[in-house]
Amino acid sequence: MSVGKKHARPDDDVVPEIDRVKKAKTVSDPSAADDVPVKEKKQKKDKKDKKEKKDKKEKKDKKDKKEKKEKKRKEKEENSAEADETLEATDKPSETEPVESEAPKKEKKSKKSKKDKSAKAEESIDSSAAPSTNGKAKYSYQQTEALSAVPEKEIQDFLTAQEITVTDPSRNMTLRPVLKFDQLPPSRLLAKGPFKNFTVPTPIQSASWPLSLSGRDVIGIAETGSGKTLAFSLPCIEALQSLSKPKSIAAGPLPANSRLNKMERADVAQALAVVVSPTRELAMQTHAAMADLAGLAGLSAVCLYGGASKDDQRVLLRKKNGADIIVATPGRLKDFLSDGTVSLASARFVVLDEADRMLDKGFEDDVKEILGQCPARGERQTLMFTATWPASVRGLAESFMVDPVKITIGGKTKTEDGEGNGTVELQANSRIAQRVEVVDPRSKEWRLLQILKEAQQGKGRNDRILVFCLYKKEAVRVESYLSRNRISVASIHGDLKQEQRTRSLEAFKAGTTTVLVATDVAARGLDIPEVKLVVNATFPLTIEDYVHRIGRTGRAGKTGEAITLFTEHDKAHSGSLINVLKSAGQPVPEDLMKFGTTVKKKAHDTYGAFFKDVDMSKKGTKITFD
Ligand SMILES: Nc1ncnc2c1ncn2[C@@H]1O[C@H](COP(=O)(O)OP(=O)(O)OP(=O)(O)O)[C@@H](O)[C@H]1O
Repeated sequence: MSVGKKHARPDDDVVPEIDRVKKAKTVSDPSAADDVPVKEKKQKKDKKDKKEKKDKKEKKDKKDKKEKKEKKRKEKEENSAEADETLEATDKPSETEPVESEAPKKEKKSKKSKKDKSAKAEESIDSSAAPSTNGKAKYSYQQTEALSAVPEKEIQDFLTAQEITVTDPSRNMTLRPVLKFDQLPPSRLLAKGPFKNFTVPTPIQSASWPLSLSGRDVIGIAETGSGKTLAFSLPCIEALQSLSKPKSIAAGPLPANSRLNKMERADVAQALAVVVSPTRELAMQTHAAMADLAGLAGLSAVCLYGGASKDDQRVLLRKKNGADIIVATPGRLKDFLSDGTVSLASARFVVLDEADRMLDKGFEDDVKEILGQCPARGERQTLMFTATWPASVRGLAESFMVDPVKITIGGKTKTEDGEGNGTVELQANSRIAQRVEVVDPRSKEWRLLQILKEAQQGKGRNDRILVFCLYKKEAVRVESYLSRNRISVASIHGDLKQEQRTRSLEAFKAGTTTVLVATDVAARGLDIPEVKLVVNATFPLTIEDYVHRIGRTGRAGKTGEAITLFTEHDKAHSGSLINVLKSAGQPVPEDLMKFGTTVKKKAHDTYGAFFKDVDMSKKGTKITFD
């Protein structure tokens, strides 16, 4: 059939040729009118033909419409992928709409399949001899009816107001953020645990939970003090609940340097999840948070960190209920891996907390080694969370993950990584009032003392203040200077024994010491309630450390204050500091501008150098935190 012919008869291509001839005769041959019965027959036939034609035409129109719609959708998808897929206001409706209409159906389906599943589960209790740890955890995230019922506009307004950007290389853009805890699938963790003390999820929790609970690898970048610990703890424990523990803790071949004998080999601790933290104190804090949650699910968590007895930690690892979750600093974890005390061969859930620090030069090799002992990246779920995400670690991070979804809270995406990719601006918590004082290096300590005395006057006399130094020796000197000047002070740095570090931190938390002098061991992650002021006595080595240091105040929606003593020795950081001040809407002192606005190049051995000029046109943005 020629194309022309096909076009000439769009709606009757299945009508037999003979009927068409007859039909033509009826219309054009009046002599046929006296043949009544034939005429009636013919009329009937014509009517039928007409109806058939009409139906076919309708069918065809419908088909064309559908094809057109599909084509449009595909084009849109391609365009939005090119424009760095985000959940920003511009092209969100079409991305979230399908979920809105499909979710209730899915939920119904899941209710039905739940019935089937529970029957199957009973059957399979015995067959669990082959533990499900052989594969990834089983994920069952289904958008709830409550979340599906939220009007699309409300979702869009939320994403815009909270400045949530989701970049998904696999273009699976259909998961709505959860605006309330009860919009998550029911879980015994949510009913109890820390969640009952909170009104709503924080933005990073809202946006990341649907994805992490679905089993996706996630990179979460959100300001300091914004609830990232629970953002990764909840999906971790939910995932582990879907795994059955390895029955016998059978050891594989022991490493060559293992000091364990055959008897002890049966005691190898097989973790199902591992969280790696850069400092001992942060590991302890994260462990405390996770252990609470894990307990609700009947799971156990053990903390491994240096400076404490290995034997004591071994005892904990070998307790009857084992170590489902290990929260650890890299050094001690490596020790236990190499002597065969711990195995990560069953770890299906891996978290790098303070991920940029973990992938930084100091820890990069340790992390590679640790991840190398976990199942391959396709066989585990990997999450990375941080408040700062320098370009120098991004490539390395993604090499440990599978199509990670990147969720950024605040800080609009910019193109500046040299390859035209949207990258995230470094952003300080916008609720912290930042002040920079340019001072003579010789008068720094005196100025510090003045600041502390002023801050601890009257009503503020019991306010907690954290003072950061760069070097351990400097911290010792500053502590003793402040102590001589009758300031209630303790310190935390690497030259102290672990018990002393713990004692200082506890005293500061309890308020028995109101000033804590610290090196950068306290810069990341520590969640100390009511730190009113952070003072940088000496500028840190990197601008990221600055953001983390000042982030010890202004946590969980509170406000805070940070004062930085800046000297000519720190001038290499002036440009990046000005950037951070500007983007948080903070004042930039003239004295600081004098040191220049150029941002120093940062380089990574493998991924090269990154360079950027100060953007003085930037305005600060505020993120809401309920
Ligand atoms: N949904 C919530 N609502 C209110 N507070 C919350 C919520 N989730 C967590 N928090 C509290 O917020 C505080 C900061 O949380 P967390 O320590 O996890 O912050 P973070 O984002 O990891 O900070 P950092 O970047 O400094 O490591 C904690 O005290 C935590 O209990």
